[in-house]
This record gives sequence, C-alpha cells and structure tokens, in this order.
Amino acid sequence: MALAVRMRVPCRALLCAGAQLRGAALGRPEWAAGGGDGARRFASLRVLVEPGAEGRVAVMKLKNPPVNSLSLDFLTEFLISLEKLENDKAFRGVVITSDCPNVFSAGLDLREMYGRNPGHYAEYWKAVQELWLRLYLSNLVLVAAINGSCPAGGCLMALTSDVRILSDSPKSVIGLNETLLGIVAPFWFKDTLVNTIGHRASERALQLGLLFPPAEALQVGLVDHVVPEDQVQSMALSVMAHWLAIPDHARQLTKAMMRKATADRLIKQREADIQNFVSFISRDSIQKSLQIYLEKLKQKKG
Ligand SMILES: CC/C=C\CC/C=C/CC(=O)SCCNC(=O)CCNC(=O)[C@H](O)C(C)(C)COP(=O)(O)OP(=O)(O)OC[C@H]1O[C@@H](n2cnc3c(N)ncnc32)[C@H](O)[C@@H]1OP(=O)(O)O
Repeated sequence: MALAVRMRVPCRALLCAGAQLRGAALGRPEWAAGGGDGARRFASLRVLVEPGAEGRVAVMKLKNPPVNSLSLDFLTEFLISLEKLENDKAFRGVVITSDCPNVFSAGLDLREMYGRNPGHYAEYWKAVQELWLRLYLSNLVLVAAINGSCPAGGCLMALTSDVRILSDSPKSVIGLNETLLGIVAPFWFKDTLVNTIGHRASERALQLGLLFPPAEALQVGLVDHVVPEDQVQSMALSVMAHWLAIPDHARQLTKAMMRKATADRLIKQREADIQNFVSFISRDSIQKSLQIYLEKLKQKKG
C-alpha cells in the first residue's frame, strides 16, 4: 500500500513525490501496520517504527544490513517514515537507533557514488540533502541512540538530532572522516559539525578525518552521553522524557531559531550544491579514490 505523503514545503514535495513513485515502482515500501497495542507500529523493508512505552515517542530502528549504508532506497524509506511521524500529532519525539549489530550507520552508500552516471549522482544527492533538511528542521524531539560505529553520513545524521547517546564500545567511533576517503565534507556537513563542537575542534576533526572513540567524542561535545551498550535505548528514552517536559511550541520555535540560518544556507543553493557534488564525484581522481577505499573495505575481510 502506498503511503499518502503530505508536504508543507513545495520543493520537498517534489522529491518526496518522486520518492513515493520510486517506492511504488519498486513495489515498495511495504508498510505493515500492527494491530492492537501496535496500532501505530509500522514498517517498511528497512525502517521499523514502533511506539515507545508512553506512546508519545516512537523508536525508529534502521535495518539496512549489514551496515545501514544510506542507499537511495533506504533514504527514501527513511524520509517517508519521518514524514509519517511528523504528520501524526500523537508523536512528539523519535529515538533513532540501529537494528544492525555494532553499526549505527556506515554513512552514505559508496556504491551510489561510484561507477554511476551524473543523473544518478544528482538524484542521490538530492535525497541526501532532503534527509538532512527533514531531520535538521524536524519539529519532533530527535534523540540518536548510537549503538555502534557512526562515520561520515552516519555522523551527519546523528548530528541533526537534539541529543546523542553513544554506546561505550571500541566499535562505537563517530566523526566526519570524509578526507580519509579522499573526498571533502560539503559545507552543510561542516556547518552542522561547527554548530555542535565549535570551529577549532571542527577544523581539526574535518582535516584529519577523525573518528572519535566514546570518551573523546564526549569530551569534544560530539555526543552528550556515553553509556554501556545495553543502556543506550533506555538512556535515550529517559533523556527524551526530560525534553518532552518542555512545551512543544516554545521548544520548536527555539529549535527553529537556532537552526534556520544553517538550513537556509543549503535551501538557497540546493541546485548549485547538487551540480557541485555531481561534478566533484564524477572526477576520475575521486572515482579512483572511492574504488581504492571500497577495495580496502573488501580486503579487510580477507
Ligand atoms: C562536494 C561533496 C562531495 C562529496 C561528499 C560525499 C560525502 C560522503 C559522506 C559519506 O558518508 S562517505 C561513506 C563513509 N563511510 C565510511 O567510511 C565507512 C566505511 N565502512 C566501515 O568503516 C565499516 O564497514 C564499518 C566500521 C562501518 C563496519 O565494519 P564491519 O562491521 O567490519 O563491516 P565491513 O567493513 O565488513 O562491511 C560489510 C559490508 O558493507 C560494505 N560497506 C561498508 N561501508 C559501506 C558504505 N559506506 N557504503 C557501501 N558499502 C559499505 C563493505 O564493503 C562490506 O561489503 P561486502 O560486499 O564485502 O560484504
């Protein structure tokens, strides 16, 4: 069953309408609504949404195994789930977590950026922009329950949340490591990081492509809490309760006031940003860097 998507922002409507069509064309998303106490539970192939204990909070589990890489199909399902929650007035907050062991998200799907054509790169980048805008400007309280490794696009996604809880595990590293792949984090990735940890720390982290282990991530302010792995979700729900004690209208207006300028910077130049991405990623040297990085990932296993 195709999901009806209502949009407030016309330029987003274009993407999501496209997303919906894409889903329909692919025979997805296959939303399964639960019955009984799971009336508000729904799932697509890669995103599982279930109500938290009090019903006002949804827990969104990302399940695009093995590593929750943000493929175009996954981004599309993620966007539709988020839209559905935004439109359901029963929900005031969402905990975003991973259903894949030891990995929150491996970031953007490298296979969407390697060996494809310019039209595909443009479509992909538009979806990445859209997810960032949706998350960053969400009226909901978003808490990232980061239960595993969280590089690059995974970190960007986590940075859009209002609070980040990281599991205390050697695998749970977080950061914008783009330079290690020979690519450059776009300005809005950088802005999101600067807004979180400040300019100097961002400059160092971005140039060196740092992936911070939990204690350092906490120290630099990249995450707000580090807790044992089995307490990440309960901590997220308890932090959520604190945020939900604030009246929505006041909190939402304050959030918008803090984030609008950063979001507007991208909104004003979305098309130019897409063209910039397409020409950058299409370069032979960048394609070579991605090929080498993908091969390294494969060799790591052998
Ligand atoms: C102008 C602007 C221009 C450009 C901006 C572009 C911005 C890009 C931002 C990004 O997000 S780029 C992606 C960066 N991501 C990473 O660097 C993470 C890479 N992955 C890893 O480090 C590890 O996979 C992991 C630590 C996340 C998990 O490790 P482990 O559990 O040991 O799994 P494997 O490494 O064995 O991976 C399993 C499987 O998944 C494939 N894979 C991993 N990451 C990605 C990915 N990002 N995209 C696509 N595929 C990925 C990996 O190759 C393995 O595949 P097999 O076929 O060998 O099973």
